[in-house]
Amino acid sequence: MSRTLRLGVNIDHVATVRNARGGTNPDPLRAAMLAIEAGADGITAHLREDRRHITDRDIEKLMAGIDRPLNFEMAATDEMLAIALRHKPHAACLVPEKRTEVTTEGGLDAIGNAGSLARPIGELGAAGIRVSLFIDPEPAQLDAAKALGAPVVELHTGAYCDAETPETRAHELERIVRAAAHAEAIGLECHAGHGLSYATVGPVAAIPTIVELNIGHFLIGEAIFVGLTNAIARMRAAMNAARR
Ligand SMILES: CC(=O)[C@@H](O)[C@H](O)COP(=O)(O)O
Ligand SMILES: NCC(=O)COP(=O)(O)O
Repeated sequence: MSRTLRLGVNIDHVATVRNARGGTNPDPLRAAMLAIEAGADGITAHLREDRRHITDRDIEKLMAGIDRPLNFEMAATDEMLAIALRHKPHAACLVPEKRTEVTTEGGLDAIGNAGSLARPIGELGAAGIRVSLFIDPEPAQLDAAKALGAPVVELHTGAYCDAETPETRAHELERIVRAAAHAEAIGLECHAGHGLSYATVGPVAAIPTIVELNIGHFLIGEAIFVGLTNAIARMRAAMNAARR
């Protein structure tokens, strides 16, 4: 059965530009409000441990200033857990973090880290926060997420988006298709994201059991040329066309 497909706009890289000079411009909250006006169903922000883009103050402002769900991306650390429990965003997506990576390189290892993930998943869920695990499209990782009690998974689409040959891209897409079917079979809500662009969004948006895409870096880059409203409208149209 095909379901409505939500668009979460990730505004991390508005903060990247702001932080290049310090100060307050451009303001991620303003971008989030504009994104909502342009049709975003929610806002995603990743408070990295090193605060390279989004800051604690950004999260406070987003919590107070937007009237759509905030998807708070966080490492499963005690510090981030305390911040999430203080703000109680609609959703928290647990992601792996490496201090030296340029962006999130792979999914969370829900199998290998089951011991350390159980407590944050339990405490976030008990606080009424919808927990998702950002994982590679591997059935065994989905099974581990389910066993840990996470209601949602977000499939890492980076390998699909970065594929250098049509064959590799087709293979990576097939992994996502299979993982999304597996999520449905075991009762997990399925999201996807990372690196999606106009060129890559269609086949992922067409997967009927995926209900949310989180897209940031490409949209913020595209906004330089056409404005955020136009960039989001075109992404929405591409998603809708693929879903029909
Ligand atoms: C978890 C994920 O894929 C992204 O949402 C994340 O925000 C990437 O981190 P950067 O935004 O720092 O590239
Ligand atoms: N979780 C993925 C996300 O929020 C956006 O990733 P990207 O589009 O900035 O690569």
